[in-house]
Parts: sequence; C-alpha cells; structure tokens
Amino acid sequence: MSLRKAPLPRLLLNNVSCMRNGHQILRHTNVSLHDGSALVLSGANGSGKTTMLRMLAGFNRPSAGQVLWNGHDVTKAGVFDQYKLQLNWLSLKDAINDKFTVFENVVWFELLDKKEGRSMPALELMGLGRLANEKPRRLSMGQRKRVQLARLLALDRPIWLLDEPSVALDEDGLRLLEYIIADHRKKGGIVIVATHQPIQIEDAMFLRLPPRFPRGMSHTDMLDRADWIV
Ligand SMILES: Nc1ncnc2c1ncn2[C@@H]1O[C@H](COP(=O)(O)OP(=O)(O)OP(=O)(O)O)[C@@H](O)[C@H]1O
Repeated sequence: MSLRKAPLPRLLLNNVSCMRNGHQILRHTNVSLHDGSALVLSGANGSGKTTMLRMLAGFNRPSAGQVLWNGHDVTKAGVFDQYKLQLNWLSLKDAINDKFTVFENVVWFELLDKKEGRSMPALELMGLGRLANEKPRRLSMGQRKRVQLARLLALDRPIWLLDEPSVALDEDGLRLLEYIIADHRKKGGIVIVATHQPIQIEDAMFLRLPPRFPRGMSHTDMLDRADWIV
C-alpha cells in the first residue's frame, strides 16, 4: 500500500494573527488555499479586509504566524521577490493614468511582463472595445472598474487579490466579474475577494472579520430611534 502525502496548499495562513492600530483583525487563523480555490473576506467598514489583503500580498507582516506560499514565508526577501510576480492586485484606487488611452492603460501592465496580445480581447470582453482609443477621463466609474478588470485579464498572474471589485459595476458588469473569476479558477488560479456585496463564487470559503468597534446599537438602529435625534 502506498501512502500519498496530501499536496501542500499553494497558499496557507498558518496560525495567523494580525493587528492594526491595536485592533485585532485576525486571531490564530488557519486557511488553506489550493489551486482553483476562492476565499471571500467580509466584515464591517474598518474591520480590516484591505489590511488582510495587504498581508496576503506580503506587504504587512502578521503579528503572529505566517503566510506561506508553496511552504515558504512570503515576507522573506528572496521569497517575496518571486511571490509578488504571482499576484494580480485590484484595489479601490484604480491607478488609471488620464494622459494615456484606455488601451495603453491596460497594455502597459502586460508589457511589464514582456507579453502582448491579451489587452484588446480583455477590453472587448469588458465591453470597452470601442473606447480603447479614448482618454479615460471620458469614462464613467463603472467603465473605469471594467478597465481594472481588463487589466486583471491582461496580466497573467495566478493569485488574484481583489479589493471591492464589484463597486460601481452594473448587473452585466457583475456577471462578467463572476464569469472571469470562475474562468480563472477553472485554469487553476486562486481568487481572494474582499467585498460588502454578494458576488456569486461557487464553493468559496468565507471569512468574516470581527467589527472594529463592536457596539450594542448600529448606526441604522440609532437613525430609527426618534428620541435619539435632538
Ligand atoms: N494607512 C493606514 N494607517 C493606519 N491605519 C490604517 C491605515 N489604513 C487603514 N487603517 C486602519 O486599519 C483598520 C482596518 O482598515 P481596512 O482598510 O483594512 O478596513 P476594511 O475592512 O478594508 O474597511 P472598508 O470596508 O471600509 O474598506 C481601520 O481601523 C483603519 O482605520
């Protein structure tokens, strides 16, 4: 009888704790992410979702435990240099340069990886083909978000860290986001999403971060109480 060892997770949160400004965001958390898996981070404003994405990207060190990529601590200098090339980061700041066209704003990222040919199909999939030669200042918020999604597709990286990727997207945009996430996972990619909005992600793991300021009464409760307003 041969005993096969379970494969090492691609990404492992190994007993990780994380603090920000004296606030505990994570306490002794263990999460294994294999190729093709997804993790959804939720929690109130300020609960630490972006902080956790930054930690997963290796920018912030956990206060205890380790984030391991292929078994190696991502904050170690030699590992981080390789690990960062695995990451595709979508942040709330869209980093779109208004001096360049929509196409140039996407192809720039592809060329950094010494590749070519994915940007135009990505823009077309996002419904922006006809705007490719326009300057981004003419784009709506949702269209700017679609440019960010086109970048995700143009840059061929296996681990996606997505901070609020659905903000400003319409129904069609949300379906496209769900489609590209599913497709990326089918190809073995890993997707980690911080979101307040429901995004359909099949068989995703969920991690809800505790609130920054736990309170007995929410702001909505307060607004409902007439005697509270003077
Ligand atoms: N650059 C910073 N320096 C110091 N503290 C910060 C910084 N950025 C965020 N914080 C603090 O870290 C905590 C977590 O913030 P974070 O942005 O990770 O929360 P979040 O869950 O992503 O919030 P939101 O849902 O509003 O996007 C908050 O208390 C915030 O005030």
